[in-house]
Parts: sequence; structure tokens; C-alpha cells
Amino acid sequence: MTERLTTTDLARDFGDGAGVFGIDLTVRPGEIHALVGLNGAGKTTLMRLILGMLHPTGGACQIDGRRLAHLGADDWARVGHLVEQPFAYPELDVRTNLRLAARLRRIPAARAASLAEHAMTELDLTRYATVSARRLSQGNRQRLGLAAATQHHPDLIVLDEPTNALDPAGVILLRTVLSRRADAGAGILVSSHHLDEVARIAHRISVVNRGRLIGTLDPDTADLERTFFALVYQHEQDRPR
Ligand SMILES: Nc1ncnc2c1ncn2[C@@H]1O[C@H](COP(=O)(O)OP(=O)(O)OP(=O)(O)O)[C@@H](O)[C@H]1O
Repeated sequence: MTERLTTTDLARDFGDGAGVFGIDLTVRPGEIHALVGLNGAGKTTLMRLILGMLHPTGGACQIDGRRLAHLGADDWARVGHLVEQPFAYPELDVRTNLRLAARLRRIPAARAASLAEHAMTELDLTRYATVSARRLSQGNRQRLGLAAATQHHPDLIVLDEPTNALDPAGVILLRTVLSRRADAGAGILVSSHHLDEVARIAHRISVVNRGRLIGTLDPDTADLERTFFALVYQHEQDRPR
């Protein structure tokens, strides 16, 4: 089966040692693959490369077996993402923002309307349906961004720190949405600082440090934190000065 995402020796060198280097990563259909790492490790940079928001200085990236340069609008319509700030038109209400997000992915109007209603239910946003995005709290704006990224049942979902600003109820709702999409065959790449949270949902956890993938963590490991810091510490010891 074709991987939802493959990166091969992917790199973006910002100079002075910053960036990401030699990244070989896959996300399979039905898999939730988590990236964990300290601040500045390179998670966002990697996601921006995968989404074509940043040009690589080396290596390649494929979505559903096709190189990014060969993807057209229909292919990108089958990707959902939330990296950095959730995007929404501030003057438009939640319902209209969601419908528009679906329409921008070439989904017909009637289907876009029903996807928007369903997404609001999934992320408990229905009571804000007629509230403009600029009046939402930070957490509800995040929910709106997550709804827009997942409502159209993408084949590949890329989320950077999706639990940012979410309350515990939002975290649970997000977990349910991601599990449903993965069960339906989506590949999901998600970054997080919260090891316990990631362990609840991810099938695979990759550790990023100083722009490199340095190992994996078993989500069932009893002491995830200790194993994480042991990997990072070892990488810090081993790397050339
Ligand atoms: N546009 C840029 N120009 C130069 N350096 C950059 C740029 N973007 C990121 N960096 C550097 O690349 C490294 C990785 O940053 P990145 O934002 O990818 O880390 P992160 O793992 O997402 O961090 P955090 O957990 O804090 O969000 C950092 O050293 C950062 O300063």
C-alpha cells in the first residue's frame, strides 16, 4: 500500500547548525505518527517542508507516492493541515468559515454545508456557528482551525501542536476526531510537547533533536519521559562539537 507521506533525506539548512537534516519519515494509511522534541528541535520546520510552505535545501517529499512538485490543486485538496496560527476570516462566522474552507477544496456547496455542520458537532462548536471568528476565544479559534483541517476527511492530516490552547474537553474531542480519521484510512502526522497525550493516541512516536530524527519511542513504554530524555541526552553527547 502506498504511504500517505514519505520523506527521503529531507533537509532545510538555515545556517549555523539550525534547520532539519537527513529526515527519513513515513506515515502509513491509518497511522497516527507523532513527532516529539524540545523547543527549537525542528518539528515545525519539518511540517512546513512537507506542506510545501518552505523549500528544502536537500532531499525529497512524497504525498501518496507523488513528489510535491507534481501535486495539483485536487491533490492538495486531500490534505488537511494546521501549522502555526489557525487561519480563519475574522469577519466571517464559524459556519461560513468552515463552508468556505471546504469550498476552497473544491467540495460542492451542499456537501460543504453538511461537512461544516458535522465538523461543528465533532468539535463542539455548534453554539458558536453564527459567531464571527474574531470574537472567538483562543481555544475555540483552535477548534475552528482543527475543524477546517479535518472536516473534509483528508487522506493526509498534518497538525503542529494541535492541543495548543485546548481545554481538557477539546483534547478529548480532538483525540476522537483523529482516531476516526485514522480508522477511515487517513495518515496523520502530529507534533506535540506532551508525551502522555501523544502516547494515548499515536501508533508511532519519533523523537526530533537539533533537526534530526534520533529515535522512536514505544507509546506503551511505562516511563516515556525518562526514555525521551535518555535519547536526547545520548544524542547531545554523541554529536560532533
Ligand atoms: N525562517 C527561519 N530562518 C532561520 N532559522 C529558522 C527559521 N525557522 C526556524 N528556524 C530555526 O530552526 C530551528 C527549528 O525551529 P522549529 O520552529 O522548526 O522548531 P520546533 O521544534 O517547531 O520548536 P517549538 O517546539 O519551539 O515550536 C530553530 O533553531 C529555529 O530557530
